[in-house]
Amino acid sequence: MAEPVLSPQEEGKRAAGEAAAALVEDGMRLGLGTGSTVRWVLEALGRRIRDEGLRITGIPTSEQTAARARELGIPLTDFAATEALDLCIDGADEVERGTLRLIKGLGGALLREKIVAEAAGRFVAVVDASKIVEMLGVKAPLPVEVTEFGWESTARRLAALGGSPVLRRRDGAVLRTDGGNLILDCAGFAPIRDPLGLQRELKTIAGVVETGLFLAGAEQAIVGGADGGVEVLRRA
Ligand SMILES: O=C(CO)[C@H](O)[C@H](O)COP(=O)(O)O
Repeated sequence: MAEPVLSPQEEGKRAAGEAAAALVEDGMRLGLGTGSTVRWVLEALGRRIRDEGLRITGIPTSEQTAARARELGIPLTDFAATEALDLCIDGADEVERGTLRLIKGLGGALLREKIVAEAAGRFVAVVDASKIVEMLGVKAPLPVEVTEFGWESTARRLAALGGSPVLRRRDGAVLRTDGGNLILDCAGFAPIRDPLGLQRELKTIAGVVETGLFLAGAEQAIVGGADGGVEVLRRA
């Protein structure tokens, strides 16, 4: 059967995802990110397990990723059985050129993604070229995961800081994360000139569980182009 024709953006996601999957070595314990770019990573890992006998285990960052990994025969583990991860591969909504700091969470998995990223020795971001920015916040709103209890009060506090929070919905219903929390998308912080300061300030709000600012930055970002080529950006 003929391969489906991919849009230029999807071609970039495919290229980035497959290049990242090629970095994976036998025996690795992986953090498995979430999103449409990571789907290509999972497909490629599934193929390598089937065709090469690659032996890996992964901790998924969402129920969605866990389900797809199971379908593809990727063995899963958890933090009860695994202390540290060798490599985390995840997508991003923005990658700041130079620092490789990220905004993540438009897929709704930011809390689990951050826990998994922190447990990994290395973090590789997989993105198409549209995700590269000169300063965080210019394209994507900043997702902030908040507790359901008192979310309106938390939203007021975020608004007072200039965040313009909007409660995330999907198909008309309020979106709930895998952890049962809500997400407030805050476009008003853009451009984020002092991400460390903003992160510190946001984390002092009791109802804020986590933010989509990933300030440790990726070790490398694999950027897929519409022509199927990849560029690898490294932290300056
Ligand atoms: O942070 C995420 C999920 O919470 C995703 O990694 C991010 O939204 C990128 O997704 P995609 O590859 O579909 O553009």
